[in-house]
Amino acid sequence: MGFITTKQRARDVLFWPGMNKQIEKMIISVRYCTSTEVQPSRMTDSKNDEHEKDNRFVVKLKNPHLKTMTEDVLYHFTLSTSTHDLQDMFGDVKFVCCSGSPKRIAVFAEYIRDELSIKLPVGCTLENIANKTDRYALYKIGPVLAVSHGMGMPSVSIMLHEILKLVYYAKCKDVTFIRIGTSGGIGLDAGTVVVSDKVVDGRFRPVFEVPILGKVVARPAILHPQIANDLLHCKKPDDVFKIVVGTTMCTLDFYEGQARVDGAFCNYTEQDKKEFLQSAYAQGVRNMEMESLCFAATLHHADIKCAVVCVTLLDRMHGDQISMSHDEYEEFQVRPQRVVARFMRRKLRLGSQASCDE
Ligand SMILES: O=P(O)(O)O[C@H]1O[C@H](CO)[C@@H](O)[C@H]1O
Ligand SMILES: O=c1cc[nH]c(=O)[nH]1
Repeated sequence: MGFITTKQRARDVLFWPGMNKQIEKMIISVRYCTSTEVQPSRMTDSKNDEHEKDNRFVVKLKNPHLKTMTEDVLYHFTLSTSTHDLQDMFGDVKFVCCSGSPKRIAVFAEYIRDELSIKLPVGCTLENIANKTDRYALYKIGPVLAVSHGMGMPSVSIMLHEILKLVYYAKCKDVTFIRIGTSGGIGLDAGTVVVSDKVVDGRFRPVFEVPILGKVVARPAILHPQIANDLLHCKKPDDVFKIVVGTTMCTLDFYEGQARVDGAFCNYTEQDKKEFLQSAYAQGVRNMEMESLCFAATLHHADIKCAVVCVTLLDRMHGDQISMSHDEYEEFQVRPQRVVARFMRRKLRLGSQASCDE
């Protein structure tokens, strides 16, 4: 199986000058935050081991303490560096695909197994590697790790800390993380797939703020523009759904945080809500969900490429309640999975190289 070629890698690297402009913009917005970030130079272990020197694309983590630990328990996945050979188990991982629900990620794992033509030994089924805990579900399907992250940023943050350590201990190279989610659309038909070009918080700021040692640390939330672009080009003429690019607003809550009037509390009017959604639309926001900001900021901080692809379950311009049929919901939630499957097939050079053939 051919993975990403040196040529492609070079293209990715060449893309980074474009990325720098975005970082410049980010610095401008971050300047207005009263936060401080731990300086990477203080946190980076100066004594990179041989392995890291030789491998530019290997996952590196900015935590010198990890190298002093005799054992690291990935508690929420019931994995440990002393009881599992993580490099042997996960060393070939190229994509980490994440969704909120353990059930949806199980469906995705089965789907990807078929899409990538991964053969399991006769009589074997895909197993949830984290089945000793009910916190998250984790599947490995060839070069793809499929993991659930629960709802909200605290939950996705814990998953990312542990899965980042997993890919680090496994010495994975050139890994891409993709969140495949559901969302509320703004000015889009329900069932539209939104590829995020930018993620912002509920105040339109592209930063993830996290209190550390009593101080607010602001991490810029940056997605990889080339991956977003590649995903967008995984559209097929016979798709019954649209794929659009847009800004994703990531909120702390599903109800008031997303300007719904149907929560347990609401002290604003339908008109206030409408004006907020219209202002969001005018600023390029096309959907709302609850994990992308932490996802983009954490992975950018880890120097790992990432993307966010979500289907919209409703158009928030027309209401708050999600009342589609179960069948429609099932069909909608596989749409971003299909787009991501095409993207991965393309990157893995399966099927036609020139297109996103399914
Ligand atoms: O569909 P997933 O990926 O679970 O995510 C979305 O759905 C949940 C709300 O219903 C939030 O977590 C939101 O981000
Ligand atoms: O409206 C919605 C739908 C799904 N997920 C969200 O966060 N919001």
